[in-house]
Amino acid sequence: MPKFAANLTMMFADRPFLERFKAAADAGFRYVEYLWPYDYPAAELKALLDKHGLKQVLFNSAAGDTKNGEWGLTALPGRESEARRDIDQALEYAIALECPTVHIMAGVVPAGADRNAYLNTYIDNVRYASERFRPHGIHIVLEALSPQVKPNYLLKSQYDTLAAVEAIDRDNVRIQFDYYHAQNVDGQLSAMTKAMFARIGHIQIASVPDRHEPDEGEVNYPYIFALLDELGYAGYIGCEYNPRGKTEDGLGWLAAYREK
Ligand SMILES: O=C(O)C(=O)[C@H](O)CO
Ligand SMILES: [Mg+2]
Repeated sequence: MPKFAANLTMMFADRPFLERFKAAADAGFRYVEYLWPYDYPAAELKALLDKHGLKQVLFNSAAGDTKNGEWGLTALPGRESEARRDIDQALEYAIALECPTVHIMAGVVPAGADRNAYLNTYIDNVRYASERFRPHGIHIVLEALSPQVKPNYLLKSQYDTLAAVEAIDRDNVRIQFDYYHAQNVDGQLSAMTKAMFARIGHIQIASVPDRHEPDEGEVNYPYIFALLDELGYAGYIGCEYNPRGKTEDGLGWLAAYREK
C-alpha cells in the first residue's frame, strides 16, 4: 500500500504555512514533505509534526538566490563552500526533524557553460554530503527537473539522474523519481520504474500536463501505484501537485489507498 505524503508547499496553500500541518493531519495524511524548512527553527517544526502525529519524510537543501534564478548551489563551480554550508544546514534540520531523506538540489547550468564542470562539482559535493549524512542513517536523493519547470537545470532526464547516482556511487545516494517530470521528458514510465527501481529513494506525483491531482491527464496512476506495490516499494510518495481548487475537495483519488 503506497505511503502518501502531503507536499505542504503546494497543498493546503490557501492558509499560512504553519497551519498546513494540521490541515494535512485533518485530511488523513500521516506523512508530509515540503521544499524548505529554513524560515523556521527546527524545534518549532518538530513540535508541530509531533502535535499532529505527522512524520516529515523529505525536504530540500537550500536553493540559493532564487530571485536571481538560482535553484541549488551544489553543482556550481566556485561555490563549494556555500554548497557545503547548505549541506551541513540540511543535515542539522534532518536530524532535528527526524527526516530520513533530503533532496540535495543541483543548480542551473548557464547557457554556454561547460556542463561537465557542473556535473563534476555536483558529484564531489554530493559525496561530501554522503559522508556527512551516513553516520546518521539519512539518505540523499537527486531529482531531474523538466525544462518547462526549470530550464537548464543540471539534471533534466531520469537518465541524467541515474548517471549522476551511478557516478557518485554511494549507497545512501538515490533517485528522487518525480513522475510529473519523468513523463514530461522521458515517457515509458513503467519501463523506467522497473529499470531504475533499485536506485529509487523517493517518489513524487502529479498529473501531466497540468500538475494537478493524479486523477486526470496522461498518466495512469492507479497502474503505477499497483506496479510500485508489486515491485515492493517501501518508501514514500509525495503529492507534489497544485490542487485544482480547495485541497480537501480534490482528495477523492486517495480514498482507495487510505491506510486502514
Ligand atoms: O520541483 C520539483 O519537482 C521538486 O521536487 C523540487 O523540490 C523543487 O524543484
Ligand atoms: Mg519533484
